[in-house]
Amino acid sequence: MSVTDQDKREEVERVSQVIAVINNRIDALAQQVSEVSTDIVGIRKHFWDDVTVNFEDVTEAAETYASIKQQAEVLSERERSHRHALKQLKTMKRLVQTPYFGRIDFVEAGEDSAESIYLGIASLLDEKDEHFLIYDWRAPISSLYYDYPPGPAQYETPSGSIAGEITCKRQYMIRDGQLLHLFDTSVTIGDELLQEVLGKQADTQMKSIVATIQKDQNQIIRNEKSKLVIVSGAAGSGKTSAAMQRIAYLLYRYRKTLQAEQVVLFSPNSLFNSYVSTVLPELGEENMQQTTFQEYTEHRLGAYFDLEHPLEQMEYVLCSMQEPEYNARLEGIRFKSSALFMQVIDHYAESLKRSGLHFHDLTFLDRTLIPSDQIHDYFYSLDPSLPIPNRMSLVARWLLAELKRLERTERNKPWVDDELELLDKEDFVKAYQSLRRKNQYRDDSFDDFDRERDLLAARIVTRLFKPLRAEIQELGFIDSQAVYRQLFSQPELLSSFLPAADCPEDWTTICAHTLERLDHKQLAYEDIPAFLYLKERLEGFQTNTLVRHVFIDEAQDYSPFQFALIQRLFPRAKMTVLGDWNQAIYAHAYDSSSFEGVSSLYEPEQTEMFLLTKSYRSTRPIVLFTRQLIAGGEQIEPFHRDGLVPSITSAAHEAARIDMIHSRILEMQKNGHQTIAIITKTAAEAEKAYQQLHELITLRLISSHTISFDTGVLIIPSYLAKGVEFDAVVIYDASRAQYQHERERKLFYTACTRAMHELHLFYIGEISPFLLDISPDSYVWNH
Ligand SMILES: Nc1ncnc2c1ncn2[C@@H]1O[C@H](COP(=O)(O)OP(=O)(O)OP(=O)(O)O)[C@@H](O)[C@H]1O
Repeated sequence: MSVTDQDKREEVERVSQVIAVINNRIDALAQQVSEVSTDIVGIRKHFWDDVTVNFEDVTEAAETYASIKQQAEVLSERERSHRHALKQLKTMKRLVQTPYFGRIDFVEAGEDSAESIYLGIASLLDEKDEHFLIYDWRAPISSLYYDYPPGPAQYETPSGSIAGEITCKRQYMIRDGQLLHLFDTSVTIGDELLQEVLGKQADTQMKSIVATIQKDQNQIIRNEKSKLVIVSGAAGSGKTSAAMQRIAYLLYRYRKTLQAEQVVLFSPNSLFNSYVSTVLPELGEENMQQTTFQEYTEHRLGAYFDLEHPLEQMEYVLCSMQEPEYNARLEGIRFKSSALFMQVIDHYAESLKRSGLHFHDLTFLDRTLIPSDQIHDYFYSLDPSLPIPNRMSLVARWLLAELKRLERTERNKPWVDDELELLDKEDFVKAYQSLRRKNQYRDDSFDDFDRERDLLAARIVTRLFKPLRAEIQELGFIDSQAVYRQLFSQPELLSSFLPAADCPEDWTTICAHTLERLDHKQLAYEDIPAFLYLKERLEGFQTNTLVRHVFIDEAQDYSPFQFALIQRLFPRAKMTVLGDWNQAIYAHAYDSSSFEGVSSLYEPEQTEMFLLTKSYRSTRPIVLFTRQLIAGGEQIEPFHRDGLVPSITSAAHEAARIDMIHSRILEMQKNGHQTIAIITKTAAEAEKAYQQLHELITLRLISSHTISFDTGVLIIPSYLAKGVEFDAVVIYDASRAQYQHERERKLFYTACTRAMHELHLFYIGEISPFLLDISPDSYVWNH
């Protein structure tokens, strides 16, 4: 069915009618916002006028309290209503630009006429509040638009499925309130709109994709039943996009019970955090909480250790091949991040039930109050069948009781007299008043001064013991560092937990290096999750029961330890895990190819897996090129968007390369590309390239400290470009010298797949062997 002129006229007419309704709504809301804010200012200003303050007796104080509470409630109700109206106003202002993007006409089974459903980023009722002029894209009925072409269709509602037929499916391009284009579509979501969206220039912030969500992405976005959703998808297949729209969907679907702060997104780095931070606000929702695993561990362990940053580890792995301990470190990284090592820690923790734990002395003013061996003996006198954390709680209880006993003996020690001398008059007056209140002060007794001294001494000891009590309550008496250290100071321990064949060959060297770091209070990146996991096994897992949904993007970079820690940290949350094994750039995950570490956390019936194979980011020629870089790449399906084939250019020397890159960038800028990334392998290489280029063109060097980027030319190390995209990508050095080891393949692939419209590779000397297998008709070779 094609769109007739009559249809067009009617649609143009409808757009203006809807916009008129939105404008009225905007006026009403603006007025409401202003009235409520005047109310709020008034209440705040006269808050105390309407409150009678009287604390003379208990009844008066209670009345005062009630009247303050009432006044505060009025204020908070007004503030809530202000926030709500403001949010609606913002949504309406967005809606007035693009009221809707799609329509389906649906005849429900048993009915004889079709209802037209228009989809937008929010719902809109007509002036009489009777009919929906726009349906929120997340409403149950809206899923028809994403899931079916015209014909028989059905959608799920909380009260069951509703079947019927889609008789028309239409897409609109409305910008700034003007209907620019409309077309009927027979496929799920017409390619035309997608072409237009994907053909645009890269943005420095991710955009929402609600107008063009694809059917397979929609299944991920709307999944409600699984505790664990695993999405495995090619580079550019929309994993992050699906995650962001899924958050928006969940916030809408559970709007009465789910707040944005109950959703946590773990992302790879701060640059990525800022890149995705605009999607939810664009959809009228508040942002979820965002964090990185590094931030979390810094918060947990930063006080005890100097923690290695993941990117420091990355730089070491990429740049230190010449170092004598390199291979052992690499083996250590892999082993310490593996499911096998997690088993080792589990067995080790089990064995600690019987012996091997270490404790700190409980000290006070440089004196040992309770020696560690006494704590040790007490722990091992407890029922060994109890889990370690339960026994630790019993130890803590015992220590607190001991401390109470010690507190009494401490009061008569000379140091307390010294402290008493330092007290000022006010403390004595307070002690005197307290004794009087308790009727213990008689004015006529010689004991009174002693009593006052006792009271003050007790207070001093209690005050100074407070940090000790806190330390006990926080289980600070457990020496987790020593327990972890023991695993490496006794290398033979490993073989009692693991068959010899599974133990790393270089274990003794790995142990020596680990001890060296631990002795300097340093924790290598690969040790962080393992240490934290062991610590939690001893102390009990820390939990946050408020969070309901956890999203882990770039999940291929997480070790089984990290998944286990995150799952235990958020025991009441559902998890959505998204990743691509071909982009596993961290040393621990080079050889992995499945989400084993995470899928075993939940029962199979609680888990659902999704595969996204179509790549939307890059043009077809770029996908056809990049997919040849990885095994199984032929399964990646390019979206048919045309563009230049990638180029590979050989340069005779450095100056020639800089010249060629410079001219290429100028040409691309002439073609309208605004965000051009020169991707290097490492930070050192990025710095070098920057020094060579910055006098020729304006460009910005991106480092691990950069938190956001603007349009323009950037120089960025490969691993920082993760998850983001650029109009054009220049691979600064695609030579064998940079990319030859298998472990560098995925990094190379990740870098190349950041390109949307153009990809150009340069090299000096020999070309990277990864490029030799690529069919010559997939690129232009300038040599
Ligand atoms: N359904 C869609 N409609 C419009 N654009 C889409 C759609 N799906 C994905 N895209 C676009 O494709 C690009 C890549 O998406 P996204 O970053 O979500 O992919 P990804 O799978 O997370 O990629 P990577 O793993 O390489 O980081 C983005 O520009 C996104 O807007």
